[in-house]
Amino acid sequence: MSEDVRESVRSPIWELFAKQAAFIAALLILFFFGLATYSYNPNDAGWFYSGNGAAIQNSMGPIGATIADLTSGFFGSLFYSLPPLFFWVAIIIWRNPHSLLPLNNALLCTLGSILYLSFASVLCFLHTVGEPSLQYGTGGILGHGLGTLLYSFIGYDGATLVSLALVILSFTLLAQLHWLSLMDSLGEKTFRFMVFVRHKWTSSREVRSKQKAALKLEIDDDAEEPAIVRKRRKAESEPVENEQTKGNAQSDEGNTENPIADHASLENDEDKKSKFSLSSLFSKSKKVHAEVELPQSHEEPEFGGLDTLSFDESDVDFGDTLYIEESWSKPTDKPPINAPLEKQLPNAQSLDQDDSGAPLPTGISKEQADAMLFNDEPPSVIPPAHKPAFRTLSEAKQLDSLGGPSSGDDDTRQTVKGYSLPDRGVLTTPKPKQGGYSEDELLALSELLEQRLQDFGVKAEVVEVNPGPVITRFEIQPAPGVKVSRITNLAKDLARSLSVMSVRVVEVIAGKSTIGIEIPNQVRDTVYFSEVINCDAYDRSSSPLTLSLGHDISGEPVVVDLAKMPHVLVAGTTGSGKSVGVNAMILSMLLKSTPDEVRMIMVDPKMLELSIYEGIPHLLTPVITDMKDAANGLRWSVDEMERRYKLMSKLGVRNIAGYNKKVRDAIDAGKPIEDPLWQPEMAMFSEDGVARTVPHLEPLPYIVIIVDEFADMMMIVGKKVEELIARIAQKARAAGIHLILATQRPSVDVITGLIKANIPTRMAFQVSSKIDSRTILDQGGADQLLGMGDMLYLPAGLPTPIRVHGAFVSDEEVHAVVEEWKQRGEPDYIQDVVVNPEDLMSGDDSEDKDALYDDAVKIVIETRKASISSIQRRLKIGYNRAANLVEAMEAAGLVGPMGTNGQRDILIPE
Ligand SMILES: Nc1ncnc2c1ncn2[C@@H]1O[C@H](COP(=O)(O)OP(=O)(O)OP(=O)(O)O)[C@@H](O)[C@H]1O
Repeated sequence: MSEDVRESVRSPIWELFAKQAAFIAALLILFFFGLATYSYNPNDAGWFYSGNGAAIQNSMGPIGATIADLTSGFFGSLFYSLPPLFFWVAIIIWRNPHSLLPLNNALLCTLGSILYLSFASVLCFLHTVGEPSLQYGTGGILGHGLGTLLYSFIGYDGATLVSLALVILSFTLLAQLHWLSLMDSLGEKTFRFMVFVRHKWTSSREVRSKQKAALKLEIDDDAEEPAIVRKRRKAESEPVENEQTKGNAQSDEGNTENPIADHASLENDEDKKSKFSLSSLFSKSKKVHAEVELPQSHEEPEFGGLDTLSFDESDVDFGDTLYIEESWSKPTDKPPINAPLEKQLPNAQSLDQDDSGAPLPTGISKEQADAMLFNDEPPSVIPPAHKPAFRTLSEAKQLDSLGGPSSGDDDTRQTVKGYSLPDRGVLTTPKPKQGGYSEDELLALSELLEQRLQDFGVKAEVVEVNPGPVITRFEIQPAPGVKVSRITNLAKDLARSLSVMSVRVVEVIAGKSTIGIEIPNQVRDTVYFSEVINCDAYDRSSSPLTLSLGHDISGEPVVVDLAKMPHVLVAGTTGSGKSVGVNAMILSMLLKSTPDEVRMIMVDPKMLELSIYEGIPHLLTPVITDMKDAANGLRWSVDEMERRYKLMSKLGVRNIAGYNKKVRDAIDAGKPIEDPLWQPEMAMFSEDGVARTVPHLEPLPYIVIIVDEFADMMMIVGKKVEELIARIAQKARAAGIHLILATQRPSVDVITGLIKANIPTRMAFQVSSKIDSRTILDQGGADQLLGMGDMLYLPAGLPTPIRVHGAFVSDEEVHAVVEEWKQRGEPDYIQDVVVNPEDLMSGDDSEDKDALYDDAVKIVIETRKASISSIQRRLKIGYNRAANLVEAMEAAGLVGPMGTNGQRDILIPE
């Protein structure tokens, strides 16, 4: 067998095999592509989008996600039509029996596909709105590029027209259509159909007229004029006739020339017989109308009565014929063709009607319908429906009576403790507000916001607007499927496109499904301290640690309780309003509480922020500026905390409020409680040798430690500070010791995990980056604040912070309040606070370390008694320190060891 012959035998098999393989491969690719397309998820990592770290949702895995991302980005919403398009192209190519690669068909289809994809995407770009799941809009990159190009040359209508024409052409190529032959065949089919309908109608008409004629022949004995025949027939069927009818009949006889009049009279007779209702009268008038109209347009019939009319089809158009049929056949059965819908539908009563009478679909109540209507209304400007949670908490707190120093009104405190509170008149009077946007501006801004969001491919509707003193919050309802993170990521773009300083996106608004967009007002109102202090919530609060921070976004005062926080971390960049915020907190306490209720330790490394308070009676120690003293202050606080815990456990109470209540009750009952921690060697005798009784317990004040820049403390003193802060933060709540820590360095080496874990309440002023915001609040937002006291307040346990516009406190106001307090009393400093007991104990030269050693020796020499309690009292120091001093004197040989009577010999000569 020659080579050629062998080849000719093998060739069809190979060809068949190749064709089969190609078919299966094409099917596989098509299915893969189709599944990848229809399981497209915009959040999957793909070609354009790197994903959000979540698992790929596309059923064809990462490759499918990449393909879908690529095609959706490039072709926009047309990418959904790609699988059927490819399928169609495959069929067209496949059906060509002549060769494996029918180039003609393939070329035509390819050209058609290109034209379709290009210009249909232009139409999508020009005529459809953004789809949130499509990153590059409904037209995709292709539609956007080509559409913009066309638009710049031939305008909007031109681009539409050209694209439409080319899309139609693409269908022609894809479907291998010949439009003229298509029109030909369509025309032919329409014509045939018309002929068929006409034929049907004519034959049915003929049958009916034949039936009627047959019926007439049966009734008529002879071929008289129809009117007379009918009259006779009636006369037969109506044996008794009244005079009037007779008269009518007679006049009818005289009018036999006019068959129409005859027919009308005939009808009148029938009317009388059947007692027609009003509706039948209406039908009758229609008949008369038909009778008058028809003879004008058609030849007068030979016979009277329209039932027997016969006319040529060609003389009558369908409309007229139908009208006659409608009017004559069943006047009351069927409603007219153009009757209202409810008359045509048998169950029309199931349709409700709205006020205007328009029918509503069954099952929709009027309220629902109203709600549907309201959706189309412009956004309403209404005040916030609910008060923020913190106010509720604060109000609830007022019910929670501490019973301790916090209980009782100002007057009681004044008389019992001898202090009066400063006059609030020293505070600056607020200036009148300039107001934010007008109502019209708010409406325009709402529309602009919706438009801008739309520009970024986010469909959303503004549903509520809350104007405030500094910012205005627009609550938007995003379209289903829009992820809130998408809007959050648009914050900067929105600010730029709305030409405002910054925009903050509130991802979650408690109890609502909306998202908040906060836009700064053009004119910003200052929140004065006197406004936020002269409010009900502050006045009614019984806690001595009540803080008035500022106004919330709707202009309501924000009043919180430090005792509940129980510690707060304040952070923000320099110039953001931190110090003013801390001043507002301190003044809140100074205007609410006496030194018997609240004592303070202030740490001010900058030496200018808090030094202003030097000399007020609330201070436990002069304002600390040395960081080592600050660390000692913390150590003292830890000791004091331990002491208070011991006292509380001895008294069987759980917190300082319970302790104070018990102590006060005992004093009021005339049975003061003896100090359970008093030890005999503390002072069996007073300095004059008189045996002393055990001292009585007094109510304990709250202690607030305020650190203006605790980063300095962390840097200078190191890890120990962190540990001390953590210890205080963990336990001090019950002991009534609270921390206010402020820093302008919100970095992780300052706000460490240990500190964050123990200080749950945070106050973030403006920061420069999202990372800083996360360091303070564990979430973004502080980077979008406006500065000058604008802050996010995150109470312990709440997931989302509350935006507060901090009150402005001027230096004059601080001075005025400080002066008021200075006039009311001297500070009663405790020397121990800034001394480190460990230093005193730690070496031979320990006495040199205590500045009070000489004073203590002097007292011993003067009184000739080495009594710890007298040193304690005279030097106003704690027991530990006094005991250390006495021990130091013993070590120095100035006093002898303690004898059995609790006294020491004085070894110093007089
Ligand atoms: N609540 C407020 N209302 C209006 N202006 C304010 C407010 N708070 C602060 N400012 C303005 O911001 C300026 C800076 O405030 P402040 O000194 O408190 O910032 P800071 O964060 O403490 O800065 P630094 O860390 O450098 O001390 C103030 O001088 C004041 O003009």
